[in-house]
Amino acid sequence: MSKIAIFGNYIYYDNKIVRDSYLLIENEYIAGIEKNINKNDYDEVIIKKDSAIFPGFINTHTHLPMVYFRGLADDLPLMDWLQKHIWPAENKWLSDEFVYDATLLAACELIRCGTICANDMYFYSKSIADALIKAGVKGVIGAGVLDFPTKFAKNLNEYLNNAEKLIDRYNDNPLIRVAICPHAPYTVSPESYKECIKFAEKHNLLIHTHLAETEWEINEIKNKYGKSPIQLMNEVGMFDTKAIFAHMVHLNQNEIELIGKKSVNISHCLESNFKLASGFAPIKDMLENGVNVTIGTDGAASNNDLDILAETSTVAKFHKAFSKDATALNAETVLKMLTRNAAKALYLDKMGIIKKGYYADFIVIDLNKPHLQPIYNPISHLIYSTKSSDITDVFINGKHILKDGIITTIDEEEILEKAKYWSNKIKNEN
Ligand SMILES: CSC[C@H]1O[C@@H](n2cnc3c(O)ncnc32)[C@H](O)[C@@H]1O
Ligand SMILES: [Zn+2]
Repeated sequence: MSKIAIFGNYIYYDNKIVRDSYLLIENEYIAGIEKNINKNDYDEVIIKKDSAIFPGFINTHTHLPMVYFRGLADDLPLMDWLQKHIWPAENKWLSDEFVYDATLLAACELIRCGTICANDMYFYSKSIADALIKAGVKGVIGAGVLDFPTKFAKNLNEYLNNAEKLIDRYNDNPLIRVAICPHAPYTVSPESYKECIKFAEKHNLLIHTHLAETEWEINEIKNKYGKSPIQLMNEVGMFDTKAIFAHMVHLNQNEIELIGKKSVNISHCLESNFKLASGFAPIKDMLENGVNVTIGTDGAASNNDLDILAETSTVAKFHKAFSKDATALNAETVLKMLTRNAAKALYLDKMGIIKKGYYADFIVIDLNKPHLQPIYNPISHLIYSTKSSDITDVFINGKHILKDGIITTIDEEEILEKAKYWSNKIKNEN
């Protein structure tokens, strides 16, 4: 058995700040917290001076391999961006090799931003899972589903077969969970959503989809089915199954109350909504109505990064201004969205809190920086002042993945070189 003790000045243990203590880890789990320890009882004792220790972050909506399309097409609304640029690029470039290499780059960014788990939706999902396993990062790996043939699959059966293969392959993996991802109501029919629900319930999977992202989507769905995307999803049963909905920007008061009553899980992707000019999700109202709100970056081609800490800081500040209420979404609320709410939304047991018996998934922040002194409230500092570059250490399932600023599992230099190689190919051949 491996036993590690790590000393921190502020440890967010069981959702309260504990001062000057040792956090204890046994194998992949948190074993407790103590003011004093006998150092001989541990394989490793790590002293982090001027430090704060928080639960690792969970990014609830990503398309990880899209890091290779970062900056490829900017300053466009969603449908132009997707139809004229992103879908053609995906059709041309995606392969197992491309997706694996891109996901390693994404993993470096996730680790450096304190992310211990990403809820991903994409294609070639086996390669995403394999890259995350290599990096030591957890992932809910979603197999994308569309209603039209692509190079990834010919029909719904083939899309579902892709997911079935993932289930067989990663069933017992400690880092990976599998999900099924019908893309959106404008690319997947109500009948196909129903098939996805049946499939997910049979295999006990999470369903992950985009919903109510743009006004264009609302009009398109109203024209096609005579109802809003939220009404449509309610009718097909998507709010009565294990599911998470990315975006949820355009919904009325009745719809907010409906998803609140059903404790629906949503992934709020504010910076992507900003950049694609999609609009503003009414998050304060959703929280007040009982919706389980979590935070996602979306892909790096619409954000344009995977920095979930910066995203969270923006979420906290934006919704104060948007609701003209400075008390809205305080630092503790958004920290909860980033950790506990996210673990709950993704049905991840023993995650999201630093507590005895939970997975040892946590980050260490170096507080000895001009922008982090003095300290009155470490939670305020995490949300309003800390930059991802202040994160020195990341532990995932008890493994020291970022150690004093160095990624221990994968070769970051080599990964950056690969990114240059692929981007040169894309530039020259596009
Ligand atoms: C079903 S696999 C994922 C699919 O979604 C595309 N995508 C990326 N970002 C968004 C977004 O904000 N809204 C809708 N679709 C998006 C991605 O390019 C893949 O094709
Ligand atoms: Zn998305």
